[in-house]
Amino acid sequence: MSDARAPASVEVEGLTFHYPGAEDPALREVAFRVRPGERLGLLGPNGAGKSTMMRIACGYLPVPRRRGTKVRVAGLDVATQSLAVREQVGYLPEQVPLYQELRVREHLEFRAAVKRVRRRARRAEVERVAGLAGLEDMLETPIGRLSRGYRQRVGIADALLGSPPLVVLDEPTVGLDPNQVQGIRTMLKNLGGAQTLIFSSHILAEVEALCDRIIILSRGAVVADETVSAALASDTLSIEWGRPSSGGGGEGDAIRGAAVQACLEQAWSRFDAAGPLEVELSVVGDRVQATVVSGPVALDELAAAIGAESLAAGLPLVRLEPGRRRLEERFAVVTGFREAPERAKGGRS
Ligand SMILES: Nc1ncnc2c1ncn2[C@@H]1O[C@H](COP(=O)(O)OP(=O)(O)OP(=O)(O)O)[C@@H](O)[C@H]1O
Repeated sequence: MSDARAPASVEVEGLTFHYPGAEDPALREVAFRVRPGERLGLLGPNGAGKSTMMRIACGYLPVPRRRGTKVRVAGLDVATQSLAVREQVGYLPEQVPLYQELRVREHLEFRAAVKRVRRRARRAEVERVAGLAGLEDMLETPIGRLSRGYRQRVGIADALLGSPPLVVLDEPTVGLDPNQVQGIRTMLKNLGGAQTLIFSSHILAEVEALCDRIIILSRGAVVADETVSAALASDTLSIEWGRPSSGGGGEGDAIRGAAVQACLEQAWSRFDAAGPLEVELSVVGDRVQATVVSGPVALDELAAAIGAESLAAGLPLVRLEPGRRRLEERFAVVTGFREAPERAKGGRS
């Protein structure tokens, strides 16, 4: 096997998959592409089809023979070249099959042989992946005596053996302690570029920190396919005003809130036919805080207008920034658990 292979692309088109005897398909008309070196996070509620998608892409479940269905890894057709595909892929399945009676080193050396790592390179390669997965001190321990977290690390080390062009990890940080989660995340982040990475996780913060792009599956269908920055892009402004220094500063909350509301209305009226202003407003101690939905208005133009109107009204701005959308919110919206904030009417609170 050659030492450094180029990162793999993945192309999926028109993929519908039924488990034998199942009433509903596990995957419905799934289509997406992964560029070489990209880190893709596969998200979705339980039973959405993530593991099924990974098994098919790795050549461990058959690609249905159907017109319009295409699954390619590194340019290879998974339907007809699944063995060649497996040589391109390091796969951590949901349940890691391990040889209980072998020591970690023996297990990984055996797996390296299966993966056609050259005999003379095997020992060093096993030590390299053991280092990446935090297993250096466990190499002589029998697998049957390992805790769940360490077994998971053996599975991760196995997937990295031979630096495969595509690394596919099904929930890699399940069962790991918080320190190890951190270590594995850093390691995965460093894989990007040289190897293509697809991984699934229910920990959205992990996906946010690690991925270039996300795909969200829901009931077997792709409901979002976007860059992480697009998924997190906000259409709100988060604003905070301090107490005006002039005018005594002794007004009641209602008066200060009304002054801010009037200022925001004034800023909003600069934009023709922009629909009603959507704002959530609250008075917290000395501060008035607001979240304004920009809707059809460009975020920076609205920010400039609010800045100018605040100045004119003598309301001292202490913060004016894009609101932060969390991946949890995006996930809930696209999987149908929450109405899109764009469609939700705001109003004063
Ligand atoms: N071997 C199988 N035989 C029949 N149905 C299966 C099999 N494996 C999975 N399924 C079904 O296929 C659907 C997709 O399952 P899959 O394991 O791919 O989902 P997942 O998104 O990985 O879920 P989770 O987050 O719970 O791991 C589910 O409805 C599941 O019940």
